[in-house]
Amino acid sequence: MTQAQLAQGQDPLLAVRDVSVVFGGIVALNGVSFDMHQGQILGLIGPNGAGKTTLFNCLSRLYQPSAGDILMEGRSILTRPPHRIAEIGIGRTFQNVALFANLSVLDNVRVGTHSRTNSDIISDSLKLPWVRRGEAALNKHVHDIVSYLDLDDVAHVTVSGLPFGTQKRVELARALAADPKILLLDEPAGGLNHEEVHVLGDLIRRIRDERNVTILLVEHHMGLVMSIADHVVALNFGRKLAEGTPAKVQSDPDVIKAYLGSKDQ
Ligand SMILES: Nc1ncnc2c1ncn2[C@@H]1O[C@H](COP(=O)(O)OP(=O)(O)OP(=O)(O)O)[C@@H](O)[C@H]1O
Repeated sequence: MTQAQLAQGQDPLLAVRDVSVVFGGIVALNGVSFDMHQGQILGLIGPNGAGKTTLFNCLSRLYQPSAGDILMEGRSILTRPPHRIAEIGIGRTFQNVALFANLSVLDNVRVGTHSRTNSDIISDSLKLPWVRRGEAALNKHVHDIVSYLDLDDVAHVTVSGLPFGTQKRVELARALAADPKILLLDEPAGGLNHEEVHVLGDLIRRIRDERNVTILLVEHHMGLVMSIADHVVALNFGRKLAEGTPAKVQSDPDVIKAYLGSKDQ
């Protein structure tokens, strides 16, 4: 039995409760609920305009739901600003890569550790001993993450000079540097070739298994979702259409109908 299956009987790590989002007259999300359990890889799918990005933006606190709640370990995250979700263990990557293009790989990953540091400007500038010890530990942590994602060879290279696939790995490294409990991945396979998607799938699974990170994956690449997710939530027109194992969702008549009626397939 997998860790995710064992966690099913426990309280959810993240609970989405009746979340609705209305933009002007458009109902982008309509009463969506689901649970994410510790150790799960949850795939969030749906045709264009289904509401995936809107939900992702609610989870990362860029959007405020019009109704409903999102609970992390039983506590609402809706009062927390986006720049403070890393502190409660929520990390994210961006669809189009949002790195500091002129900084090196190491420095970009170091930025990700920001929520782990507890030094302030005064102690930083005085270089107090505990800050120095903290810095050394932090540097080791950054180097460990860079190695974990196989980025040693490019550690000192400026990010703007790297291929897109490598930049996406740097973004993953930066998100992991904050030691998230949950990692939100926004179309990680976008722009990658077949081989890169395969490698990415293995990497996501390793991150879950070896680093104990629960993963939410918003993704159009059905092959990737169906091969690595243990739970899939399908949206259409802002509503939850189906949820369950990949096999169950893939064979759900409503899901098949929604995709046949869209341009995604
Ligand atoms: N900022 C916004 N203002 C107005 N309407 C929006 C906004 N963001 C999304 N919508 C609308 O909300 C609905 C859901 O969009 P959303 O982008 O969440 O879907 P999606 O499933 O991510 O689609 P895609 O796969 O094409 O990215 C759509 O009708 C979209 O036009």
